[in-house]
Amino acid sequence: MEATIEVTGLRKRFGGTTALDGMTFTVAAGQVTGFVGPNGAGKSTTMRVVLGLDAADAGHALVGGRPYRELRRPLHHVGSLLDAGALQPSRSARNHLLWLAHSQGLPAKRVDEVIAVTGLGPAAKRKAGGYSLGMRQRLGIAAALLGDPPVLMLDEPFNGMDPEGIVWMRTFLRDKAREGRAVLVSSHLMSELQDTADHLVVVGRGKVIADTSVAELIAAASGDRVTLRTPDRTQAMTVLGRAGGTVAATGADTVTVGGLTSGAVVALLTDNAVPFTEIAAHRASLEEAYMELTRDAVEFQAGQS
Ligand SMILES: Nc1ncnc2c1ncn2[C@@H]1O[C@H](COP(=O)(O)OP(=O)(O)OP(=O)(O)O)[C@@H](O)[C@H]1O
Repeated sequence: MEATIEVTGLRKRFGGTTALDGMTFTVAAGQVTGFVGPNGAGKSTTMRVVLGLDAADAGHALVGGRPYRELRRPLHHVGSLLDAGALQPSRSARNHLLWLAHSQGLPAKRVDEVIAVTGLGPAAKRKAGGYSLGMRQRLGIAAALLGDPPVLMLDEPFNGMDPEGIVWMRTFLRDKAREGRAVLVSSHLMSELQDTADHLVVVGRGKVIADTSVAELIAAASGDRVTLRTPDRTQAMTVLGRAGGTVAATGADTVTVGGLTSGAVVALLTDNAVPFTEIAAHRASLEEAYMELTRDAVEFQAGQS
């Protein structure tokens, strides 16, 4: 089966609220795709429609080229984590997983494998009702992995995770993508996806604002700004300004240069015998890139109206 999720023109209203307003995107194999946007943007509703838990008013969603309801053994096609709180509290993690595995014709051995992968081992026989949210997330992920599916779809999996859990989750997501799976992960915090997502689908008010690779997004937001440390700030600013750079002093011995590459800055300073001790091309954080992107989206909309 293809490892893809395709969402095309989804529309969904709940009474007077428009949850989805033409949501369209594709999740490719071999990548972690971050699904980001503010609260209420329509991320959970999209995932619920993909899993056939909510019916769309219009549009369609496909997993590996087929609607979810046509998948005969769904756990073998898509693993999902939607609501980590939804557990039978009196059941242990192992029993919960055994019950799920049994319903899909999977052996108990597979349960032990997913318990090991998600680090649930020591707690697997305790009642799930006493689990922290982070442990529940791991249990939800263990369940999602049972059928070894080529597609994973996780709603806010970082919620409630401690720093160690966040590091574990990032590595886990990257590993699953490296294995060739399509991985869709929602979050309303961009910082959670730093060093994790390859691709981003940014949504707002039920539709896609941007669909871009993380590398492109960061490159666009980083611009060609270079920061420089020099004991001769005045001379550096004169030389770089004369060469067409937009130069600003940012400290007693630091300067920011726009409009020149770091290579050009080094060449100009060297040719003019201006001493410098540090030089760095600015790289925007994912958070900064996101702010820049959403600011542009707002301006674009304002410009259109
Ligand atoms: N069952 C429902 N009944 C009524 N309104 C709903 C229902 N489910 C979602 N909504 C509304 O639809 C909109 C989209 O909600 P959704 O949960 O999909 O957003 P989200 O991007 O997942 O947000 P969050 O980051 O808070 O999870 C919101 O305005 C929400 O209040």
